[in-house]
Amino acid sequence: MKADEKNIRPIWFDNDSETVKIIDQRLLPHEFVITDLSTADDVIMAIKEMYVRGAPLIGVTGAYGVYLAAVHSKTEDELIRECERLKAARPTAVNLVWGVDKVLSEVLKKENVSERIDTARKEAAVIAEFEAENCRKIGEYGVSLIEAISRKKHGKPVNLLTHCNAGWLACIEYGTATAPMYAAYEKGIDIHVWVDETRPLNQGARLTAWELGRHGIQHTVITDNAGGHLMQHGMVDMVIVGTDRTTYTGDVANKIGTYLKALAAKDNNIPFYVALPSTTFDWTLRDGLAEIPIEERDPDEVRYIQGADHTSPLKACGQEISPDEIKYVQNSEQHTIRSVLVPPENSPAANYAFDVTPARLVTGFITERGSCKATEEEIKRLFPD
Ligand SMILES: CSC[C@@H](O)[C@@H](O)C(=O)COP(=O)(O)O
Repeated sequence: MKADEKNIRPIWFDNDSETVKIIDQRLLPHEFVITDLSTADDVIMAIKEMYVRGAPLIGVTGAYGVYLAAVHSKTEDELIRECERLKAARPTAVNLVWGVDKVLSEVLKKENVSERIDTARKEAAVIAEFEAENCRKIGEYGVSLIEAISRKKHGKPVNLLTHCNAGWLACIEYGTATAPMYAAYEKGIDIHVWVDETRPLNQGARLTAWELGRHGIQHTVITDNAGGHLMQHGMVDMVIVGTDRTTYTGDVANKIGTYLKALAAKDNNIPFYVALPSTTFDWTLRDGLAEIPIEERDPDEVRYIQGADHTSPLKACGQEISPDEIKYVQNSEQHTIRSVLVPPENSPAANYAFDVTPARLVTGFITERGSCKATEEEIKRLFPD
């Protein structure tokens, strides 16, 4: 998708340097930095530390991790061990296991090392294209739902609400939850998106707002707790979120706080849709609450909050600034990304990264094969294979 007027993806293979390149999402929207991944360890670190994040992108990054592991492994056993480490980098998004296993199974069909390396690189690229195409189709199917609301509202703006970032940064192109939004925008449908900030790492405020803004889509960042109020006052027409793992019975694990949005949507009769590619279904799990592993991350992500500081260090240290100077500093590109502590120094914090929304709260799924209800029968009707 377009960033800085160029078409760019969150991950790609660079033929000249023979490295995998990624956008470092930890620094967005304030800094746009591209980083190289040269080893499987780099990939594991980038996934754990969330340079890259979002279920489909984690899957593609893991797939490129197999390529890098194939380049550096001396034996087949070592390659398989590296793949196990890749799969364990983050626990909730099922796409990671899917991407790594898919590439590894193709690689192991080849005998010689250079064929294995070639196969791994090509397969990772195939998965990237597959996910991009999945998201394009999700947009095509999802836009009809937005169009129907727009017709009912006689062309008045359709107010959508989304949580976290399920945009192209989390996928390869288009995004999952955002794909119908981009498609609606292309069709000239008047939309406005409420963007949950999504504490603790603010993927909504930092990433979704950046994506939508660059595309020219009207949006407003809101606190995570605002959605219920907006729904009670008729200010939300539809909720669309992504997912990290969905059971074949329709239970959805997504960014922490998604469940509360689904409850509020149910109470206010607002359609709550989950957009996902088939690679995010876990065909082995029946009961999402009991069986989906929920990642617990470093409590410091809750205790500290990160942002751009537009005051120079000297000015931050208490020097007087004239109003003219403040304007100058804020308009300039100069800033420092800082983390600041929010709670008392000694207060413990807990950081559950995902929650499970039971199928009964989900109005429907938007997939690359069309939309369906969140039931086992309907899911299997769309995906008999
Ligand atoms: C299309 S991405 C769907 C999900 O991966 C997304 O909503 C999400 O929860 C991402 O969580 P993150 O912790 O940023 O990886």
